[in-house]
Formats: sequence, C-alpha cells, structure tokens
Amino acid sequence: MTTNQLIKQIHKKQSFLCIGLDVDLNKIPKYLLNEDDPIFTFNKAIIDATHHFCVAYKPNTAFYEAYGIKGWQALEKTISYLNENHPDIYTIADAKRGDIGNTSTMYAKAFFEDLGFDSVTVAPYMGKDSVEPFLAFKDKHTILLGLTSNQGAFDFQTKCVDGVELYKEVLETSKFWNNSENLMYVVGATKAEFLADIRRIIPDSFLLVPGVGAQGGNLQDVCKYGMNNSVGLLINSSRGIIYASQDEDFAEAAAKNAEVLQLQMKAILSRQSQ
Ligand SMILES: O=c1ccn([C@@H]2O[C@H](COP(=O)(O)O)[C@@H](O)[C@H]2O)c(=O)[nH]1
Repeated sequence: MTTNQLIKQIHKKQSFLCIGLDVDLNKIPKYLLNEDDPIFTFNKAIIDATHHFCVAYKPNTAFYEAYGIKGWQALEKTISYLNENHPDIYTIADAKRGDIGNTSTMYAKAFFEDLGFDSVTVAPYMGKDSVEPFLAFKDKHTILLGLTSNQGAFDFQTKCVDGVELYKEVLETSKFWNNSENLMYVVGATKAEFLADIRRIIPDSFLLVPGVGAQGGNLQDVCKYGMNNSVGLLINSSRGIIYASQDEDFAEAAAKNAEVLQLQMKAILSRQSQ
C-alpha cells in the first residue's frame, strides 16, 4: 500500500489506529487451545470484530517465532487472511531486522515478497547499507526505530555523540539514504515530550507510535505534538485491545476497546480539520 492510499484510509475510517496482534497462548481464552491453530483462530476473530475501527494490524513476529513452525504458519495464515479479505488494511511485520546488505535483502524478501507485508520494522544501528536493501522495494515501507517506548531507550538512543543525540542522528542521516521516501519511524508514545523536536527533523514522515494502553502512553499528547498535515501517525495498541477479555466475549471486548480509541481519533481529526 502506498502512503497516499494509507492517508485515504485514515480519512475514510476516521482512524489512525493500528492493532497489535501479539498472541500469547497463556493469555487467550482457554477453550481456543483445543483448536487446530489457536493463534490464527484468535487473530481471525479479533480481525473480524475490529477491522472497522483500525487502518492497520501489526503482528510482532516474536509472538509467532516463539511457537516454532506452527507459529510461523499462523503468521502466514494471518497475513494471507488480511491481504485476501481486507486489502485496504495496512500491515506491519514488527520484526526489528537489519544486517549486512545481502542478509537484509533476504529479510526484505521474506516479509515483503513471501509473506506480503506492507512494511517491516528495522533497527538502524548497522547503518545505511543494512537499511537500503529494505528501501529498494517499491510501495513497501521500512519503519526505522527512532526513539523507542522502553526505559532502555535512554541507555543509548538519547546519548550525545559529537553533540547530537543518537536518535536525532538516525532521523537526520536516514533522510539522505536512497529511496528514503519509503521510510517511516518508530517513536514510543511514552516519549511524547520528544515529538516536537522529532517533527522539526522529519516533519512529513509517518510515525508508528507504540505504547498507548498497556505502557501508559497518552493519545492526546502524541497527537498534539506528533500529528502533521497528513495525520502522519499510526498509533498502536496491542495488549490493551486484544486482551480486553479472556472469556468467550474476547472479540467483542476487543472491538469495544478499539472503538473507544477510534472515537477519540475521530474527535481529534475533526478538530484538526476545523
Ligand atoms: O519502541 C517500541 C517498539 C515496538 N514496540 C512493540 O509494540 C507493541 C506494543 O504492545 P502493547 O501491548 O500495546 O504495549 C509490542 O509488539 C512491542 O514489541 C514497542 O512497544 N515499543
């Protein structure tokens, strides 16, 4: 999906919500464990109940890799289900990859060509030649870790190197890489106070913002400082939506929590357009 198509969907659905499909078999309703493929059954029910309220889904691949071949098959079935039934939904493989060039090309092929995701998250610290192989794919996005939502972001990302915070150096430098129009950036919702500075460096880029919900990030603060003229935000919530209930009503409960966020987004969008 192109950036313009994503922006169109945001306005059509009045939502910039991304739902994280981080499936933990210890947290899904127990009766689903009797199914052939409990992960896919859970995801399908969540997608069927919530797709009206969001524009994107983000499976974090760790939650699939942890279950070996069965987990990977469930990931494949989930992305195929989305691509076949909801081609208007944007998909993110949260895999945080990146390696020497030829290896990055293989990662990019795996997520863009074999699985058919619209985007993949990539760590920037191996530099330009580790990221450009992802950027070479037309109409696919590479979502570079900018300033992450966790406490450990302060260990390195905010440290100064030659007088510039490392995360700012990542944002600034990556703008000049080949095909940088295919870049988006991860910025944690828990780091809303950094967003004004971030927007000065990358005013037009889309930001994937995890950390609303379970991690305590605030939607209003993120929008106040992070929104641009094209909205420019995909706000992710995973546990706060998919584990709203661990009973038989899990999908309806997830839909309710997704709708709460979507209605807040709709109100923010209508204020923005006034
Ligand atoms: O800085 C980051 C980068 C990625 N994530 C991922 O987003 C989701 C957040 O899940 P919640 O349950 O809504 O907290 C998860 O997959 C993380 O690995 C992040 O949180 N922060």
